[in-house]
Amino acid sequence: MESKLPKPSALKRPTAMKPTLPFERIKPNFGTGLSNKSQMICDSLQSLNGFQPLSKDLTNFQSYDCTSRRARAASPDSLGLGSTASRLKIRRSRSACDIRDMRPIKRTEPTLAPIPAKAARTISNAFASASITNKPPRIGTSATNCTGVGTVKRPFSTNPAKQATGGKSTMPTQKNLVKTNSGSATAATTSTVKPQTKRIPPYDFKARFNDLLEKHKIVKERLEEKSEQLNRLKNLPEQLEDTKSQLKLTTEELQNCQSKIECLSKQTKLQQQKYDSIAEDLSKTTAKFEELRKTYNNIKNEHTQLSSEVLQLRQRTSELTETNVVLLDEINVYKEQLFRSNMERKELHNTVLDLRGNIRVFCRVRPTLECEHDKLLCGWNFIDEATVEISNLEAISKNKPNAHTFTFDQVFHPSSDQESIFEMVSPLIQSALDGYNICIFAYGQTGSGKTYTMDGVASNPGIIPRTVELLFESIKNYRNMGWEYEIKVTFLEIYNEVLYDLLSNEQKDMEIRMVKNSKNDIYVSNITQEIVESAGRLRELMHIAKMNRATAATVGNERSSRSHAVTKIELVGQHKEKQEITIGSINLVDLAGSESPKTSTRMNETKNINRSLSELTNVILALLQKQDHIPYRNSKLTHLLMPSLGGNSKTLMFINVAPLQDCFVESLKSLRFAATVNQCKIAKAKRNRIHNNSLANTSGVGN
Ligand SMILES: Nc1ncnc2c1ncn2[C@@H]1O[C@H](COP(=O)(O)OP(=O)(O)OP(=O)(O)O)[C@@H](O)[C@H]1O
Repeated sequence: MESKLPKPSALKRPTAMKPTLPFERIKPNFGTGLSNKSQMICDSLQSLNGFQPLSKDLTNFQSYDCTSRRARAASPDSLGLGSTASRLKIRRSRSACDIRDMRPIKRTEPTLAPIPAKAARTISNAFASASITNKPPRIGTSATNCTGVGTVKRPFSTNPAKQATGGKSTMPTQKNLVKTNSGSATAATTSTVKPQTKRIPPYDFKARFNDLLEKHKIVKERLEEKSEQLNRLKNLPEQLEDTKSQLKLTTEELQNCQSKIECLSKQTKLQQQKYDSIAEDLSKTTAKFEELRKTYNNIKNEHTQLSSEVLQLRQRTSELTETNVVLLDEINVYKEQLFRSNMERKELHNTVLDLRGNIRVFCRVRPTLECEHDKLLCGWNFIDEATVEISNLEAISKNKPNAHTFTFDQVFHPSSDQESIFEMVSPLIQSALDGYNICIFAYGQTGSGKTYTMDGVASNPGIIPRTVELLFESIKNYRNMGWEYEIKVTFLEIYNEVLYDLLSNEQKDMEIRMVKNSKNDIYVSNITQEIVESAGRLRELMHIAKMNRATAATVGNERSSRSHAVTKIELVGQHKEKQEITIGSINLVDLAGSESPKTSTRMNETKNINRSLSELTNVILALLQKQDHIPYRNSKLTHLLMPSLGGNSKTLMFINVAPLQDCFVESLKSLRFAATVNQCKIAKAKRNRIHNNSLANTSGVGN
């Protein structure tokens, strides 16, 4: 069988290529520490050179192995290892291994036949003996090579633990190898007791072959492990690219995150500022809220107090309401009583006036004017308030007593003022409001003071202005009793027996006409009648009428009224509750002054004036004598005064006289006329009263 095997000499060539066999044996003496260091150096180199393909790795592995063997085999003698024969044996024994190591590694499964168990044990023993004796084993160098192979394996990993983990399923790792060495050491320790000297003889090619097969198996496993690692490493660029792209994405995300963080930090700052301002506002609002709450509490307390007061007031109101109802009933009763008493008062008032006479005469002697101080006065003796005595100054000087005594309803001394005179007139004005017709006229010589008595002056108003004031004052009081009044006025002038409208400058035909179905009631056609609602408006109209009245200078008066002026005020009162209407009227007449024809310079005016006054005297005398025919129509004046003189009217005549001796004759005539009028008894005046829309008495209603 051995003859078939190649001769050892034929195996020398590979030995020459590997003179480092002694170093192989020495290597275990450096221990695992040196092996680990070299492994680390290899790992570092591998990591610096990058990953290499497995073939190259294997080449390096082989070259490294061989080089290291070569380096270590540089001075085998220095190790003191034996003779040349031994070296030859060793060379022979290694040559097969080296040859086998230099063969290209096949990746396929080994097809060699299994090593017999005996041969395997022999190899094991050879390894063990080599480890214990620190001598280069004859055949056990393969184990040393295994260790060397194990050290070359390291370049793929610097971490022995990792290496062990990575190659756990395929081949023994460094750790395993170390273990193997340790085990070998243990075995060596054991072999100290029982040394194993078995080795593969150089001729035992079968054992050597098996050994090589074992090595081949180990290397093959390592190759597979490397292949797997290589595959994993091949994927590393892609993984690197992926990682780079991920890194890029991550970087972008990081930048985005940083920009977001910046934005968020800005927003955070803004939000912080907002938060601060809101916190400040909140503190202010809280303070305000506290104030408001205090105010609310105060108001609440006040509200509570007011509520209780309101309750009390409501109770009081209900009580007062009940009382008010009672009082309203009483008021209605009192109103009724007042109305009735007022009616009674009116009746009594007018009864008194009737008793005094429906035509009354007041005599007024005017004072001397400043321009008259050098003139002689008549002898005047004011016996009482109703009796006056006038004497001719010339008769007194001749001792011819000729005193003329006159009695009137009232005699006014020259010192009497306008106010005291009006007090005597005002009851008549009151009667007009009660629905009676009133007529007040002034008769007398020119310059005797008629206009002064009726109109007065601005500083001292007469009867007409005072009548206006009294009317409107009385209307106010009557309104409280339920009466409403309407006042209508007309201003008429009779000049030279012609009628003129003093409120209009138009030329128009005006006639005195009788009211239908009435004996004495008259009205004037085409006259301007104006409704006045205030005393001021009535005064304006009076002023207009005064400006339109004809005046001229006379001997007795620089500004003599040369016409008869009639101011008519119509009063229509209405009581809605009682459905009662009263209609009264006031005729205020300022007659033209009588004048002696001897002294007159305006004869036509004087004739007309004197004639109308004469007709007035005739009417009065006719009434006094109770004649059947009263000549009212003989003059415009008597015709106009017909209702006042002979009808349903209360009439008051002022007889004005001048105090001068020069006026004695005219004054005596006027006084005698007045005395005649005073004797005249006209019909009893009736009240113009309409009740329930039925005309009770419409006498004296104009138009
Ligand atoms: N009681 C008086 N007190 C003061 N002055 C008076 C009084 N009566 C009249 N007079 C003055 O006498 C003058 C004449 O009076 P008045 O004009 O009123 O007379 P008369 O009768 O109207 O005259 P006629 O008829 O011409 O118009 C006026 O200047 C007037 O101011």
